[in-house]
Amino acid sequence: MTQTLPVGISVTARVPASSANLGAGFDCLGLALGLYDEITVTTTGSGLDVRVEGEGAQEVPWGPSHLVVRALERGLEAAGVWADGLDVVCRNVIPHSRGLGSSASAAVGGLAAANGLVRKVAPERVLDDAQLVQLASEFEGHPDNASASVLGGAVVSWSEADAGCEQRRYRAVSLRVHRDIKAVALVPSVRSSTAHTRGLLPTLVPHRDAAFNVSRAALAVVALTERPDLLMSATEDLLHQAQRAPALPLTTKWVSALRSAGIPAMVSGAGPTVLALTTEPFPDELRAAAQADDLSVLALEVADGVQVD
Ligand SMILES: Nc1ncnc2c1ncn2[C@@H]1O[C@H](COP(=O)(O)OP(=O)(O)OP(=O)(O)O)[C@@H](O)[C@H]1O
Ligand SMILES: N[C@@H](CCO)C(=O)O
Repeated sequence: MTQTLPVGISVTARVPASSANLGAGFDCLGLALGLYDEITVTTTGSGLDVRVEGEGAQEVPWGPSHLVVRALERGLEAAGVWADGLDVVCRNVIPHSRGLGSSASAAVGGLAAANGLVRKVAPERVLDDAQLVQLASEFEGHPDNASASVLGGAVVSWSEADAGCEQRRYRAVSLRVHRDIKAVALVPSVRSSTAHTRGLLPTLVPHRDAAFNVSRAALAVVALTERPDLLMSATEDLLHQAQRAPALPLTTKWVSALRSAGIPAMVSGAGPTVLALTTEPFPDELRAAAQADDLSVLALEVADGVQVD
């Protein structure tokens, strides 16, 4: 039976950004990054009121088609809970269409906020992390981003055919990232479309290139958790970065420049952000040169998963 939420209860979800692929782990590795969107939801007597501050405020719809709202409603539905009205305030920091998983964060934030409301009235109906990974991945299509924002740390994600069901089952496990590893994101001011850069990928790849990436992705699990000294080898890739390079010239230039300087760097998700994972301080001269190239240089912690208060 559906349970109706009382009017006047409120929750805030704080959801991290994420970086997908991490070099070799195309469509399966991800990392939660300490750049956060905040979503506050309050139940009301009727209707839907949406306000957006910060990133994308002038672009995203302020109504029922807003990604956060759709995820919020999906989360309530999945838990069997109904709200007569909702007031939704989004304070956005994660840049959109830069390879930092903003759309996954929006989906995870909406679902987590729904879960926070459910917890207040029907704790037995709260969705667990596996359900959040599933629902967020269905929304977003990128479980590598979505599961990082749900679980935090680094993640390995995969999908399985669900017997008797058309929907795939998305699964993920979280890795405890070595404490010395720090992330630095070089974020261009220009955007890139994930759909466009996915379209640059070939349908088939040589077997030897697939084998190369399998070895590096497996190594990445070791490098991220125990052996940061192996990050350079572990982030080598033959499957997606060179193929996307024509659409990402500034990104490609900086991945190459950082790697030449001995810093494990890679395209973050589908780009255009460059992600560096390093145990050393980021060199001042490279920071200044990147800023001169119109890149924002952000030192980011490896984040925990979405939090709800
Ligand atoms: N906080 C948000 N609220 C509403 N819509 C959002 C939000 N964040 C992203 N979106 C939608 O998702 C689009 C960006 O999705 P896209 O997949 O291109 O990039 P991304 O998620 O930022 O990066 P990535 O390459 O890591 O997936 C935005 O243009 C917007 O329509
Ligand atoms: N693994 C996906 C991430 C998109 O955010 C890709 O590289 O297209």
